[in-house]
Amino acid sequence: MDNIQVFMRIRPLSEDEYRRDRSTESAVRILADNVVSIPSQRSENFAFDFVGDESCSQAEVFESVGKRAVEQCMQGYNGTIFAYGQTGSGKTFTMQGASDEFTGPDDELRGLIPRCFEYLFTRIAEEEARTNGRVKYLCRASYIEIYNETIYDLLDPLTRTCAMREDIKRGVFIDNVTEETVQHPNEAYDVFMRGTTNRHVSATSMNRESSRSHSVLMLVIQSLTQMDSELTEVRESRFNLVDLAGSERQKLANTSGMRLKEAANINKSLSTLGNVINSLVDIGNGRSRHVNYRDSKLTFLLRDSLGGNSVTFIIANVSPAICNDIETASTLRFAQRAKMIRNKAIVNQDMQGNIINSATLRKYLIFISTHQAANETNDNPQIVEVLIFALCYRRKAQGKKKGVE
Ligand SMILES: Nc1ncnc2c1ncn2[C@@H]1O[C@H](COP(=O)(O)OP(=O)(O)OP(=O)(O)O)[C@@H](O)[C@H]1O
Repeated sequence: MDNIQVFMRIRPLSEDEYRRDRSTESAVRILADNVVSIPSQRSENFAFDFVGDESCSQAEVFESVGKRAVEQCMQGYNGTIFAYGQTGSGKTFTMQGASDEFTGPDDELRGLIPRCFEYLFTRIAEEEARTNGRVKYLCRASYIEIYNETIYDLLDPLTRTCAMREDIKRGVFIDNVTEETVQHPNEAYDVFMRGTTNRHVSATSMNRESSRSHSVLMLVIQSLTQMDSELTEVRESRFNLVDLAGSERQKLANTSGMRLKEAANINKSLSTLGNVINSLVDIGNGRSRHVNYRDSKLTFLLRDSLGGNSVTFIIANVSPAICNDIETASTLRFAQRAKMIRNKAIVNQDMQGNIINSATLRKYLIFISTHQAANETNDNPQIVEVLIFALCYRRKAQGKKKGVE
């Protein structure tokens, strides 16, 4: 069980904020050991896993968050990175980069998404070479937006709407969403840029800003390991990169029509996210609570990322301006609570092929009986591997009995 990891990032003061504050003083004080406070607000301190000040580079964020998330996904764990914060706090800058144009790996201002693509495919090439092709990776990408509690497929030029479904094997998934195979960082980046363009086009045609919707780029990373001529071990992880809508409280007063619906839906999904986090924190403290994941599309889709099977990182983006101190304090309170959630990430592993004829299974059975005879404990990593294998075998056999492939 691992806690959700929280990285807090303060962006530089903007010119507009400087004009309003008439000062360069930061509202956020960084104390020792990743602890911060906001002196103009209550005198509480906030502790995070990492704190990046105004000079924190895109490369540093990647090293602390992106690289670790990719490494976990390469091993078969699900991973999620959320960017949370008020409008204009730097979520898109952190996730995507400084501009809509990606100018290649030398672009220092490129964000987590392109850096994760580059690192993922570099690591895949390394692993495939290291294992002489015994391990092969397959990646698929999809990209969606949640706006007004409706899911839009950003890889469909018409940004078709999609429904969410749930089944025992796949968990929660988006039905009929476009998934594209990607084999190179540039292909993945092309998918991302096409989705971003469709997002802007649909936002313009609907007269709204993209900061009013949540976007989720989803990668499915599959590794296929040839165990013997009969058998392949399959690991599959989902990697979600999430840019949330601005978290500031939407003003409902003097708002009507589409804007009222929009504001109410942003409030609803972010407050559901807050409620889910509160319930999970209560559960962690031994209280019994129902977690209302289904109350919004966002929390239902990302159920595994919050208290479930995922290694999750939250990047809490804040402005340093005194005029934004209330919103900054609210972001930090949210992040502090989220940090208390404990997830249970497991390697998503299965077997394909004819397990009965497998030489690996025979080898493992002999291995187990030898070690049992020698009365060895389960601390031996090879025995643990055998037990995982045996579990997959049992699941497969049970599936066959019920007529499920
Ligand atoms: N760390 C940073 N260094 C330099 N500039 C930054 C940084 N973070 C954000 N900015 C700049 O601040 C502005 C707002 O950032 P950004 O668009 O990423 O905010 P956002 O939280 O995604 O807003 P929205 O909710 O509207 O999507 C942009 O001009 C961006 O380039």
